[in-house]
Amino acid sequence: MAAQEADRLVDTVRDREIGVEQEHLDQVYRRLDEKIHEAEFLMKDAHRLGQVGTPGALAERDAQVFRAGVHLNRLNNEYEDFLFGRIDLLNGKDGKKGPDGAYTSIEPADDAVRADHTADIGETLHIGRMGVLDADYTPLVIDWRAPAAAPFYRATPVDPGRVVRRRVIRSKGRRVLGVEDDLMRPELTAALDGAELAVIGDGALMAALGRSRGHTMRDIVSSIQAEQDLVIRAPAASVTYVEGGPGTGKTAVALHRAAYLLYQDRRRYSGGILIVSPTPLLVSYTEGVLPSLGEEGQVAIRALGSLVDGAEATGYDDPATARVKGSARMLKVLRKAARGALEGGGAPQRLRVVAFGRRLELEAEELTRIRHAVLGGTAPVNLLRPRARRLLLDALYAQSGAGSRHNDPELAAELRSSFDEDVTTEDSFTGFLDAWWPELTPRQVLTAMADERRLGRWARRVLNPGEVRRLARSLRRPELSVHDVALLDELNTLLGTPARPRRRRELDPLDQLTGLEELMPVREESRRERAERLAQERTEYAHVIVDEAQDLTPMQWRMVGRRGRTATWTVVGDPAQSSWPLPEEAAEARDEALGTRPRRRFELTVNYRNPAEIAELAARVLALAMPGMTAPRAVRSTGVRPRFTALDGAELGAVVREEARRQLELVDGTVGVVVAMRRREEAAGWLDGLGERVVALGSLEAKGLEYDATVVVSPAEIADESPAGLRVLYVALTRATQQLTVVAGPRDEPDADGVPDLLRD
Ligand SMILES: Nc1ncnc2c1ncn2[C@@H]1O[C@H](COP(=O)(O)OP(=O)(O)OP(=O)(O)O)[C@@H](O)[C@H]1O
Repeated sequence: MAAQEADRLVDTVRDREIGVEQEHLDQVYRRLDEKIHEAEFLMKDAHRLGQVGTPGALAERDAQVFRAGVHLNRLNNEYEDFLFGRIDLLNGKDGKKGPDGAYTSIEPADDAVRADHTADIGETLHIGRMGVLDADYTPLVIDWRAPAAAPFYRATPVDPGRVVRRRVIRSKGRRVLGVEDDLMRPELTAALDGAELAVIGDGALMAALGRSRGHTMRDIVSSIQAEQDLVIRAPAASVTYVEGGPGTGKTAVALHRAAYLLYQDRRRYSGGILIVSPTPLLVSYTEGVLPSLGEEGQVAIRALGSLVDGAEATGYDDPATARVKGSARMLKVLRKAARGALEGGGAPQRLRVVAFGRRLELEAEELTRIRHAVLGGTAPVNLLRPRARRLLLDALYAQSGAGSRHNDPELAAELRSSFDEDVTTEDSFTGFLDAWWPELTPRQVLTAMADERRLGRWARRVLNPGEVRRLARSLRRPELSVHDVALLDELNTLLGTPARPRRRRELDPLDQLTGLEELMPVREESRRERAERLAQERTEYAHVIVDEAQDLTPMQWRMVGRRGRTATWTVVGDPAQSSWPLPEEAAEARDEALGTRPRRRFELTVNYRNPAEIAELAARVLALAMPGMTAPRAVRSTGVRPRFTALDGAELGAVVREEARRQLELVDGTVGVVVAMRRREEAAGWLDGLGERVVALGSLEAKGLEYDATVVVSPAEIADESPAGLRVLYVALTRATQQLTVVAGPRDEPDADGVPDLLRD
């Protein structure tokens, strides 16, 4: 009876608190509606200005349409949780006002807490996705990225500053659904407007972590933790370097940092922010986060296989081939190939022209001499063509004997120029030049490298014969692999692109205002199309964020480095999850890409994804893969232990299907079945017909992703598949948020409980 009474009391307090927040949200939306009307009025007014037609009025119209449109677009966005947080603060010591008009100081005043541990709340701030000021400029909502909002994320019971209560508000559209409170100063009895401060729920973090997962990542804006907030708001100078184990929020933090940087210095980052992601799966998993934070357009998220325009590689090489293609040794091979590809079997062996009425001819030997003289230069091969042309003309002119006819330099120069004109307008000369010094594309050079004999020449003393054979064989396949893309990019630089006269495009004055496309719904552009268009327009960025940085090969670091030569960087990764077998070589390439810029290092230490039961199992593999490395601390425990299943004579596919089906019943969200790369397609067949909630993934594709439940198939196969296999297995075991099943395959040696040898304590 007493318990029921207490429950009812809690419900009453909860309803009252929800009502309080609803009132505030209503006030916010009233204000937003006013702003929407204002923006609409500005748009109409701008239209009228445009009809005046003078250049000044037109320019003003453009600017006004632009501003009003961007504003409208943001206001009209149907946000879930537009307003998501609140902090109740003690009076401050020395209040300094931030850009939102709110105090940024976090130190309580000396007399803020009375001797009997009572205190009054001096200030309440609401935090949301966008700042909203009331008509009298009091802040109704503070943008989560404003300095004043920092205490919402940073305050902890150990270091509470002025914060007494932190509240997360859950709302949908215009309705408040619930509140969750954390007390930062539980020792205090605090009062707000004379009444004791209420505390509801067990905190927002646990509520967020327990939610089931879909196929896209959610923002964590309402529950960013203090150590994560430090990274998100770190000053953008030079390189921000973040390490942390699986599930510590590195990807989430990287995405929120992009939004923070844009907020903090929009002009600087109009140069674009590039987020490099390891796989297209992770790109599509994460690409909704920035729009949910109100940021889109300035940020391009691209997979490593799509960083070069026109290349959209998703396929993987076998580990041994990948190791060759990713190695910095490839640079030497590519340098030789870029130059050697000119001498293909089809290159003409003789040049014949008629000039000044004489037949002139250059033989193979002379042509080879000229080619070598030209290639002695260091410029990119395609940019050496004019020099090749000139040396050919020199040789032909010398043969014609015309040079000795005049002593007068002016006449001699005139004669030479008419000789050149005579020769270069002849089809036999231009045709020869096109065939003898063609403008090479990176694809053509890669194709030339597929010839094992030629590749062997270019790779002499750099690759061994086995590596040459492997590389040539893989390049004979028509489709590009992810690792080929970095080679294409390197070749692009080695070959160079000759300057071409630009075709002038008819410019609409409105085009010049960036961001205007948001206003001009001529054609709906998908998020991916927009990112692609932006990336095509840009080759360099103002800030580069590298996710899963531990996996970049040396050649990929070179490719990414080119896109941020003058950029500031955020690099996030976990050495324990690296699938690249030679970490020192990759570190060297990374340091070259980042240059001598100073670095600020951060470490994330808490695992928000895996329950302790799963993290503990994964830590056993970590101890094998990286002895001495500490696993992050799991923040919650579910009491559900991982499940182990052995084949016991049954077929692997049937057992995996049954386990996946079982998981689908246990969780509401997604199920990921992780297999060795070579079983990818086979595994998709095993799951046929089980529905969209379950997916089959190769071990390398699981990078960065997470599922409510996972089935990890045959740990030994995953571990044996590559030299970095144990680290790849560690990745596979750390993808689940609730349930994990391990199916021992033919190569595992399970004990009586089905636990494979690799996973035993
Ligand atoms: N502060 C937080 N509040 C709520 N959820 C969080 C928080 N931090 C992280 N998460 C959740 O934890 C999960 C792991 O985050 P994320 O994928 O960013 O980790 P990661 O460090 O990149 O992991 P991995 O190295 O395994 O790829 C995600 O579901 C993320 O939403």
